[in-house]
Amino acid sequence: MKCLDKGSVFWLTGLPGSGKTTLAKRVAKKLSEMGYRVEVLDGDWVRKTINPDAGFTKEERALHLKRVAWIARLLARNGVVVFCSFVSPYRDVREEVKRIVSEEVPFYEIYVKASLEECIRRDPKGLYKKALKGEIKNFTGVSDPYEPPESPDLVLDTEKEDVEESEKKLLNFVLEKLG
Ligand SMILES: Nc1ncnc2c1ncn2[C@@H]1O[C@H](COP(=O)(O)OS(=O)(=O)O)[C@@H](OP(=O)(O)O)[C@H]1O
Ligand SMILES: Nc1ncnc2c1ncn2[C@@H]1O[C@H](COP(=O)(O)OP(=O)(O)O)[C@@H](O)[C@H]1O
Repeated sequence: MKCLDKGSVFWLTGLPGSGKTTLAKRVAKKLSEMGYRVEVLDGDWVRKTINPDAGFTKEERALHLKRVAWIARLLARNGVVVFCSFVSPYRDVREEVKRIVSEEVPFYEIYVKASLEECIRRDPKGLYKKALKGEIKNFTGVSDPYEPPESPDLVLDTEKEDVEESEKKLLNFVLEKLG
């Protein structure tokens, strides 16, 4: 087991279906096999467990993500490498999240990039289909905004790269930052 004095927070943002969960989980598994202590905080899981009261208005997303930021900060200050995979569509909310985390531990913003057309084509949970029929309100990309990062620490272009390439890029970035 590699005991880091301090971990870091790797925050993955992108449209639903862009590849956040897939990449966070695959890289977390690799790091765990290498002996690091790792946690993945993922939108679906946090909304089922810690924040079952969270909705999808801007205010509800902001509160949900700020709680996640505090959890990630506490884990990372105890040596855990933390992956946060959340749509996190608003720039100012991501800034707030970064402010909370980076007061104590390193924070990296990772843009998991894929066009809306590609995400609709993938539609891994069938939610775009419902949103396009008007069955889900405030759905990011369809009836709610997504504000892409202006200066992310890393971009993973999952439309151009296959899963293995994006995974390798993310793993290399994380290992470099962990030193
Ligand atoms: N209205 C609406 N908008 C966006 N996403 C929606 C919505 N309703 C349900 N879902 C599903 O919930 C996942 C997003 O949760 P997050 O906690 O990541 O969202 S946020 O960061 O608070 O914006 C997201 O999961 P991912 O596909 O993993 O991104 C969606 O599948
Ligand atoms: N380079 C890539 N990186 C990650 N996922 C990819 C990539 N190319 C295609 N995909 C596919 O896109 C989908 C992404 O789904 P998911 O990880 O649940 O996205 P999100 O968590 O952002 O909603 C998966 O079916 C995955 O196989």
